[in-house]
Amino acid sequence: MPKSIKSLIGKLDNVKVTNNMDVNITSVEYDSRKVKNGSLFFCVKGATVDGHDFVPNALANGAAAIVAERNVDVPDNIVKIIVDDMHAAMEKIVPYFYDYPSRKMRMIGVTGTNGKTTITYIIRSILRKAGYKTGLIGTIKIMIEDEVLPIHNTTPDIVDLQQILFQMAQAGMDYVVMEVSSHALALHRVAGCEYDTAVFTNLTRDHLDFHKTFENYALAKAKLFSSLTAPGNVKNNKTAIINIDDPTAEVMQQHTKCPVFTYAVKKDADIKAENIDIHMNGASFRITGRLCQMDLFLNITGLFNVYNVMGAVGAALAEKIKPELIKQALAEFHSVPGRFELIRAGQDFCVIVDYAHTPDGLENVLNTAKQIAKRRIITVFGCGGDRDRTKRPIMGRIAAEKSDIVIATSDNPRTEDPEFILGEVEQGVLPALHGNFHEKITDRKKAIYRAIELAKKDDIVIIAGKGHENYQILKTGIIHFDDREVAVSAIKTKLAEEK
Ligand SMILES: CC(=O)N[C@H]1[C@@H](OP(=O)(O)OP(=O)(O)OC[C@H]2O[C@@H](n3ccc(=O)[nH]c3=O)[C@H](O)[C@@H]2O)O[C@H](CO)[C@@H](O)[C@@H]1O[C@H](C)C(=O)N[C@@H](C)C(=O)N[C@H](CCC(=O)O)C(=O)O
Ligand SMILES: Nc1ncnc2c1ncn2[C@@H]1O[C@H](COP(=O)(O)OP(=O)(O)OP(=O)(O)O)[C@@H](O)[C@H]1O
Ligand SMILES: N[C@H](CCC[C@H](N)C(=O)O)C(=O)O
Ligand SMILES: [Mg+2]
Repeated sequence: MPKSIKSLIGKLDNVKVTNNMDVNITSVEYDSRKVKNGSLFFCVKGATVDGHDFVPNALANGAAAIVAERNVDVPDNIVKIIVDDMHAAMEKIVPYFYDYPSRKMRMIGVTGTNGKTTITYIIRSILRKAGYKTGLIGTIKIMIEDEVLPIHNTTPDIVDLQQILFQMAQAGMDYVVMEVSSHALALHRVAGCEYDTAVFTNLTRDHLDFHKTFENYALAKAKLFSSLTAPGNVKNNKTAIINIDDPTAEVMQQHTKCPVFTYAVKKDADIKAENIDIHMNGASFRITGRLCQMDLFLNITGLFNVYNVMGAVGAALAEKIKPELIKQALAEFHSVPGRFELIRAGQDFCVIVDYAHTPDGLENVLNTAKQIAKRRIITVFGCGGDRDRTKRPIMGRIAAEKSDIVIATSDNPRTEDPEFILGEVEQGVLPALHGNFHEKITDRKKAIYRAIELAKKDDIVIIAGKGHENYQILKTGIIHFDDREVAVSAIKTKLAEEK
């Protein structure tokens, strides 16, 4: 994979090169801390700092070439490339440096506010059932078949992404299934990544701190669909899988120039769910429509998971997987960590840890709880700091309207004051309580203990917001925190006290 600097420069238009000599580039980096001898360093202007300020660090670490948008000081033995647009330059250089790995594997991208992680896990299990070697990239982790690698963002930055795709191609993956976040689409992280099949789940309120308007948020998501047929693509037979029950589906369809498989519950669609039965331990439904007819039995529950399964079935059918295999894989699929995960520690009430961190996610999970509840619903939840503030009172209202007992607590406060976040959450909770019981407990561990203490036989305790996360991000640093562990110890404490 090492490349001559001349070949990399050859990919760029309108560049000014200083110290134009022949050097071999052994890695491309956007973070000066990762630069090694022979690296090319891209100076990226970030939201917090400006990469141009880290040129001395990059040089000290052995950078052989610097790509910058403005003049920076470098010694005579270092190649300096000045470009107009850093993102455009990275888009040209990085995939080329890694030999365009996305062209060597079938690529499935999943986007939307909620359901991405779940759908990617389901698609992975179907592809593996069909005998394909599969890589996965998303919120929880990266997997190369069964090998697990850590992940920092849901969708990695362009350099990290191309590097991991290269690794996956080297390891002989037939498929990569990955979550494509709106941040990634807006920040050009998936540039140079050619998808074969793209799935749209839904679009609801989130990330308005970053995108500012819902329209911008939708247009960021739509980039995945326009990218399917973008100039310069080399693959054929693209398919878009679109949930047309979602009001923003139209925007995705307008940006799609390849064949579309639609899915829906409320409308006629290419994949339509009928006879839906939701119960505590799973769900069943019938798929009808022009693509296939089949009865499905799932070990995951909730109407939202019926949608997720349809999205995954759509992708699998686009990839020509036989319906019989899809059905078998779904019957064997059990759960995604931290997504409606049942916590069992010998108690006679139900405890569910779920990653609902958006109004729509919380509403869906609480609606599902309502459908399966025998008695009361006790909800523990909070909202993250340094993230979209507009969702806080809305989630508060939803929790209050759909629960018998609400305990508002902290999620990941990050740099914000937890009391301030809770104040914004409570603006939604208080007017919607209608006499229901409510407490505000800032310490998440105490809040979970309190919910478990209050639970009686056949109640459902929903602990929402952090799902699989095993940390809590506080102003003072990151601490180990796992809702599932805390729930188990709270249940054990309660059972011991009752003896
Ligand atoms: C808003 C956002 O996405 N920010 C991302 C962005 O950070 P930034 O703009 O603040 O970068 P910065 O710290 O200013 O640094 C600018 C440049 O200087 C470089 N630098 C910095 C320090 C140094 O010593 N040397 C150096 O070279 C950095 O590597 C970078 O290239 O670039 C960083 C490097 O790629 C990302 O890690 C960071 O993600 C942060 C951590 C983040 O929290 N992002 C979230 C909002 C996010 O992306 N979420 C989405 C989706 C979630 C969802 O779907 O719900 C995701 O895909 O995860
Ligand atoms: N199709 C769906 N529609 C609405 N809510 C959903 C759907 N699927 C899952 N959820 C809810 O959203 C939560 C997150 O699900 P999942 O992790 O699959 O979504 P995601 O899109 O990957 O989220 P993130 O943006 O954090 O990566 C779940 O725990 C559940 O509460
Ligand atoms: N991908 C989401 C995760 C939110 C998880 C929640 N626990 C929080 O910290 O807000 C985000 O970055 O907004
Ligand atoms: Mg995810």
